[in-house]
Amino acid sequence: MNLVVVSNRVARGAANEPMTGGLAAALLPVVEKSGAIWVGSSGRVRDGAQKEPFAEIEALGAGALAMLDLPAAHYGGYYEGFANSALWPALHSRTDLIRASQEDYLSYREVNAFMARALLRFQKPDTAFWIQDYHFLALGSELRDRGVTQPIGFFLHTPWPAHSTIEGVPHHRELVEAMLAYDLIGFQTRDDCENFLDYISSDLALEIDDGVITSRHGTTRAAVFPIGIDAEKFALQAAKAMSHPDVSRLRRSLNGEKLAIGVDRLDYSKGLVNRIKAFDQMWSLHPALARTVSLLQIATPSRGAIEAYGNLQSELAKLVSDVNGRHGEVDWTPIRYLNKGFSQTVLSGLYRTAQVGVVTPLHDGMNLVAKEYVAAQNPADPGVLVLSKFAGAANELDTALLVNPHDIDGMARTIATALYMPLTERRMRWEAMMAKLSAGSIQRWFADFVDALQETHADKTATEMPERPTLWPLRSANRGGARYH
Ligand SMILES: O=P(O)(O)OC[C@H]1O[C@H](O[C@H]2O[C@H](CO)[C@@H](O)[C@H](O)[C@H]2O)[C@H](O)[C@@H](O)[C@@H]1O
Ligand SMILES: O=c1ccn([C@@H]2O[C@H](COP(=O)(O)OP(=O)(O)O)[C@@H](O)[C@H]2O)c(=O)[nH]1
Repeated sequence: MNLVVVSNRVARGAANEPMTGGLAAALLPVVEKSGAIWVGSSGRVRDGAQKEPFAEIEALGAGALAMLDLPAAHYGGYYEGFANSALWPALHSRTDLIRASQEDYLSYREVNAFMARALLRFQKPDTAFWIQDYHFLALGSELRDRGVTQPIGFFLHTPWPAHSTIEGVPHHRELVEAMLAYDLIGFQTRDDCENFLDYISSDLALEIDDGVITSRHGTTRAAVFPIGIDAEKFALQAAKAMSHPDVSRLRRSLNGEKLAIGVDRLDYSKGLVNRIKAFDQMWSLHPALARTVSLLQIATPSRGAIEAYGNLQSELAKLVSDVNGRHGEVDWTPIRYLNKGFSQTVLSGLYRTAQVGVVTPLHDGMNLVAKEYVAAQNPADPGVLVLSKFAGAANELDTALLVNPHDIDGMARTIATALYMPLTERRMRWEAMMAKLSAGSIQRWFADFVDALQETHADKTATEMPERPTLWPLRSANRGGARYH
């Protein structure tokens, strides 16, 4: 099989560069090994690109990376517009932040159609396409309109909310109908998958049988594939990173003080404001923790051209400075707040240095930082993860200290509990989480999805062509790998 993976953002192979976002960070090592072609945006735009898609192609492990210049006239309306100002807020249950114009929607559809045209050059008889994320909800349908009959799968990295929330997205019906051109649609969690199926029955009134939807496109399977990390590799990297100059400098600066760490894109879905308020509350309620524990918060700038992100950046800067002003001392800064990116190598050492990892999104598809924090810990003296129950990762990391990110007092109490937790309990909780991370690796996620896509397409082709039964692959017995809904 010749696999073509498509996403808006792609990652280049530089291990010492910061990765922007979990999708690119997660996909890089597995796509590299698989020999697939990974197609995405180059981050550049080009006038007249619609007529002639331009791709810069470079080797990526056994495969290749193809980076496309997207059409200049539509890029803003597609990326900052419909994808990140209409779909993203809705998918994260922030309908109050939806800003959508008809022009942005048309640009979004144009870029989906442009990507479909660009992909045709990578199509071979044995090609399977695997499309990633909400930037390309309509790409499968655009490919089918251009005669593609090969397997096309889709994976959503974000949550899929309640159907009434999706109804806040202009053209929601048209978009979800277009999604049914995919053979297989993967979600991070069972709740996301159930919400999607609920939309299908309530808004589209389509028949669903055991996760399989029947529509004018034929059948589409919806299933759950929680994304993972390579925990063993991350653990080795973290142990080595302790001698990295940035990590050594941090350790020296602590003077025996405990450290909590947060690492997030500067995004309203990540619950940063509530987190800072929880630390403020904790230092107010437990004065003994002032000077003995500080927070290192890395908030990497993200989607800065969008108003809601600019507003959040100002709000956070003011809040952090206010909290530091009230609790700080001449020789102690409560919150070390950094608006820049770090390589995963450095991050792994920073995670291992911190006694508490704080991951408190209001909604998050998975949250790989939570998984990376756990994997980076010293097995003999592991730190404690404080994790929002609204992150997809909470399904697997259920022995973390789970919190409600809307309950500031509760979070303050839980962070204090984490700081005082005895070693035996820390080890017990950490070992249970590590076992889950090893079982649900990124390699497993990739293989499960690709196997399920091939199987689903083969089954579908067999049922849709009953007159030629012997020419089509037989359905195999339970493949065990894919966690179908
Ligand atoms: O590409 P950007 O606009 O800079 O945004 C970065 C990525 O953010 C989102 O990541 C999601 O995928 C992670 C991996 O599955 C998951 O852990 C996290 O919960 C999601 O938020 C977005 O979905 C990606 O498309 C972006 O590339
Ligand atoms: O300075 C940074 C901040 C984050 N990351 C990486 O970005 C990803 C963030 O993924 P997550 O799923 O937590 O959230 P997303 O940003 O995708 O919503 C993780 O792999 C981090 O290691 C990074 O390499 N450098």
